[in-house]
Amino acid sequence: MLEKRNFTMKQEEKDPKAQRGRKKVLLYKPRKKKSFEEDAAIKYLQGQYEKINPDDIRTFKDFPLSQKTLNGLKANNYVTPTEIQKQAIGYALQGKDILGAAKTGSGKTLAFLIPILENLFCKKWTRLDGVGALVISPTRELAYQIYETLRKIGHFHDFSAGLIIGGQNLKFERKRMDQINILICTPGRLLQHMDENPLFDCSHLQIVVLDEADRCLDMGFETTMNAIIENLPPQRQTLLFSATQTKSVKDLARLSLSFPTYVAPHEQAATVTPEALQQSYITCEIDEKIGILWSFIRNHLKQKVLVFMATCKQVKYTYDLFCKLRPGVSLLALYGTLHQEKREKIYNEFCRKSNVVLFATDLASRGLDFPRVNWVIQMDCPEDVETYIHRAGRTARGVLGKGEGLLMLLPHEEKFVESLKNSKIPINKIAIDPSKVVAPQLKIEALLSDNTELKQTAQRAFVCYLKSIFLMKNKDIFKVQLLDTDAYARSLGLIVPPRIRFLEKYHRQNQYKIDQESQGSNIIDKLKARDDDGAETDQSIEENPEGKKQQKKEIIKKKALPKFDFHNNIDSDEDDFLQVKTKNIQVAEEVSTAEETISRKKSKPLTKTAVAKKILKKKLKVNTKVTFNEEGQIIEDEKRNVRSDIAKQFANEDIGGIDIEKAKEVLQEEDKFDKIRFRQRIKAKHKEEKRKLKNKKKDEEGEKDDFGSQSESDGPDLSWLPDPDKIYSNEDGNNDKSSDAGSSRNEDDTDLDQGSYSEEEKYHRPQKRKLVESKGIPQESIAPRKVKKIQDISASLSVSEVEALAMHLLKSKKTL
Ligand SMILES: Nc1ncnc2c1ncn2[C@@H]1O[C@H](COP(=O)(O)OP(=O)(O)OP(=O)(O)O)[C@@H](O)[C@H]1O
Repeated sequence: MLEKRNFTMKQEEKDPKAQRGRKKVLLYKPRKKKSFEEDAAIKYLQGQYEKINPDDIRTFKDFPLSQKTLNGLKANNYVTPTEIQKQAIGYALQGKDILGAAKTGSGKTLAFLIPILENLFCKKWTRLDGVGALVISPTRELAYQIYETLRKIGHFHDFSAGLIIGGQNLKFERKRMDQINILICTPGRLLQHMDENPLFDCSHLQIVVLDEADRCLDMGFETTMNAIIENLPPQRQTLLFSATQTKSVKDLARLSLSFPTYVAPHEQAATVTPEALQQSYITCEIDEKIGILWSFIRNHLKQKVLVFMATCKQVKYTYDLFCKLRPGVSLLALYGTLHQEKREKIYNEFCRKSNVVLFATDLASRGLDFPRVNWVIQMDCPEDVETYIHRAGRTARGVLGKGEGLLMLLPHEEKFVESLKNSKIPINKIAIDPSKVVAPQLKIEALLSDNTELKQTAQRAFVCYLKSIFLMKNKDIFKVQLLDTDAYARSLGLIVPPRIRFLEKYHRQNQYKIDQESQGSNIIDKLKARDDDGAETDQSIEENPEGKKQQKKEIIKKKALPKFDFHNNIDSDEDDFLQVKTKNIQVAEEVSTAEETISRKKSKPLTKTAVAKKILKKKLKVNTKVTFNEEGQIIEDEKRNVRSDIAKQFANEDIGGIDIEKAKEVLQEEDKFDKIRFRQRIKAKHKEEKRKLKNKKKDEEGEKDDFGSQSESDGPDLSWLPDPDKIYSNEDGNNDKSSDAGSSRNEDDTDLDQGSYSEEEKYHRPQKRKLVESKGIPQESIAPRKVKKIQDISASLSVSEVEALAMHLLKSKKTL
């Protein structure tokens, strides 16, 4: 028996507390002998499977389910099964392959999770048995949601479950792979484990489920799914579920389903969408969309709104822009290029909040069970009816769910409504009161002019949207040539519409094709004409060119798309976009192959000889590196200048090939010079270091001395000069005594005054004394007054005057 903790594998990874509290688990645990009662119960349940009649089922208890499953259902308030659950669970318990189709929000998740638990329970599955069930979901969010539901209803079982999705810790998953019984995964990550993880073994797999099966099996996942299916054991039960189920024989053959039972409780229903879902659409011009969305949000501040857009870049831009415009409600954005952790956070936040707007791509269109969504807005026409159903189905979910859907269409996209109505989708046209639409156009433009990043996001959104339309399969509805690109760009706040390179390329390629076709038909006509009437041929060819030219022009007119006014040039990142519109890859491929042919035919093949000839012509020295300084002058690379005679001689010799022996000799010779150069450099370096150290020491001392001495630093330092008073007094012998007296008096003054000196001055004085003392004049002989005098003189003199004075004083000192 396995521990329950295995169900929380993913949570433990994030929760350190849970990790600390982990018990030591034995690598090998002998399989517990099941009690006799359990065996009997299993036998009884299995005996009841054949008797299941969906019409007799009122509650889950009416199904022959294990007590553990019933407890799990009860704990989560699941009492009455929904239609799809009533019909599918019985067949699944009987071990049949199932094709399950039911409306969005009708409870398909439980319809496959309950049979998984029962299947493994009846087979007494343990951790040692490895992977017993596999659930594949097209998106990480959906896989996460299924995993959470499994944790809830499987709480009383002893199986281990694992969530294997991209963007998670691969190492963590890898180590535990052999301990998982029920695996919930996305196709890419599953295949990665199949390919790379030796611990992954699904040879005992009992049951495989494809949720959103039509999406899993469509072109986007084709190769991955084919590889996965190849790795699965042929003896297994397969369950496919979706609101828009695939009936394609090709798809079913790929999965090698054995006589699948088609379970579609709503097939006869009047509508394919939930009854509680009110659906309407509006038509508007492309440049009105932003204003309408803004006004809608401003008018529904107390509601939970989900807005779908065609591309990640549009979602990102609208989110960034609206956040800056502050509508007065929480805004969130969910799209594929976000980091996984952020995606999970946003998903949980949208589930939790009640007044919030989420902008999302089709990533959120399938399977996600956001509670209590009031409105689903489809800002761009969905790719097909299926996408519409899934998007709209994010509201009005469950037994009591209610909600509204609004679809925004461009006038030429209105045809799409016909397809909706033909598919039993009740949708009504409504009109928007223009007086209630307030487009914050000026604000948007102002924001963009201020914010380059936002402007770039807008440019990307613009290009990505056009590309999405261009790549759409249904050309009756999606017509890029009918879009007013200038107006659209303006509505996004872009005064100058960005350049749309892919369309330009497409036009060029179209033009080329037309040229080629007309040229080809010209030659054929000529040949035919020549065959038909020998002599007359020449005449007809001469007459024909005008007609042919005319014909060619007409073809071009017919096929060429209207030209756009493109000014700006931006590179777009379309990866995310291509992921969404997987069905259209073919179109893109066609374009690229045609482009390749053009470029291939236009450019001559460039051989190595041709390149060499070009270089010779230009007299370029190959494999040389030239370094320039800031003024553009060449910096000589010393290393490249050879010094030895032998090397110079070697460089001048023009022999083909390399003389290894000689090269060796040259290198050895050059090596001597290199060593000398190296030694010199090291010496210079040491010298420089010493100099720096000296300067530093000086600076430090200077710093100490100069502390706070403003006047000192301004004027020249004359402290080394002898005391002028003393010299003058020496000159004037009469003053000797008074000077002494004065000095003693001043000394007293100094002592007295010291108390009134500022801290800086106090600091400064010893330096003066020291410096003067160093010139052989006793410090006591200098009165502060004199110091001041010296300072005053020094401050008022220029450098040359100071020099002159110094010379004079020195001379006079010498004469003394
Ligand atoms: N028997 C039930 N009783 C009450 N609520 C249920 C029952 N079964 C499912 N639900 C609830 O209905 C909601 C929708 O269920 P679920 O997500 O399984 O629908 P779905 O058919 O898979 O939808 P989608 O087609 O969008 O994937 C969930 O909130 C779920 O908890």
